Amino acid sequence: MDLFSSSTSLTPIPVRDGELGWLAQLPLPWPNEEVLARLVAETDWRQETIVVYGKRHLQPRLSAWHGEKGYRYSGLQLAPLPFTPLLDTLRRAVENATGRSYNSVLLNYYRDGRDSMGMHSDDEPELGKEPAIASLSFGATRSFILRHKVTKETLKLPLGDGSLLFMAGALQTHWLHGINKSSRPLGARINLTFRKID
Ligand SMILES: O=C(O)CCC(=O)C(=O)O
Ligand SMILES: [Fe+2]
Repeated sequence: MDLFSSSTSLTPIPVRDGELGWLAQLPLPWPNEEVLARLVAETDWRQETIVVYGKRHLQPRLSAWHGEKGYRYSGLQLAPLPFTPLLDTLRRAVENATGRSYNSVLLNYYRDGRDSMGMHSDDEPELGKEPAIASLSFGATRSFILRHKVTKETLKLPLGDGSLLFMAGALQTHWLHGINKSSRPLGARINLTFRKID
C-alpha cells in the first residue's frame, strides 16, 4: 500500500466553469516555518504603487517577482529577479504535485491581517488561454475568496500553512479571487503563485 498516495495528490474541488485542486501539505525538504522564515529574510520585498483612477496608492502587501520574463500585473511592470535555489526547490515540488511546469513566480507577503489583495482574475494575455496557476501558502491561514463573475456564487477556501491550491481550465475567465483584510490579529503569511509566461 502506498501510504503517501492520498496525501500527495491533489484533491479536486468541484466548481463550475473551471478546475480547482487542493493539497493540505505539499511535501517539502524543510519544515514550513523554516521556508517562511527564509522567504521573509531572503526576498527583495517591494511595496509597489498602483494607479487607480489616476491616483497612486501603495499596495496593501509586499511583493516580488522571479522568473525568466517580465510581467504586467494590475498595470504594474514588474522586473523579474532570477529564481533562487530555494524558489527552484519549491517550484520543483509544485511541478511534481500538479504535473505542470512553471517559469515564473509572484510572491506576496501579507504582514498581518491588514494586508490584502483585491478581487481579480489572473487572465493577462501572456499567461495564455486557460492558465495553470499553482498557489503555495506559508504562515497564517487566510481565506481565499472566489466569486463567479456571472452567478456571483462565492467560495471561501482557508489556505493553511504548507497548502497548495491549483487553479486551471477556464477558472480565470469566469471567476475573480482575492484575500480580504481581517480584523483578527493574524501573523505573517507568504503566498507564491507559480505561473507559466509565454
Ligand atoms: O495570496 C493569495 O492566496 C492570492 C494571491 C493571488 O491571487 C495572486 O498572486 O495573483
Ligand atoms: Fe491571483
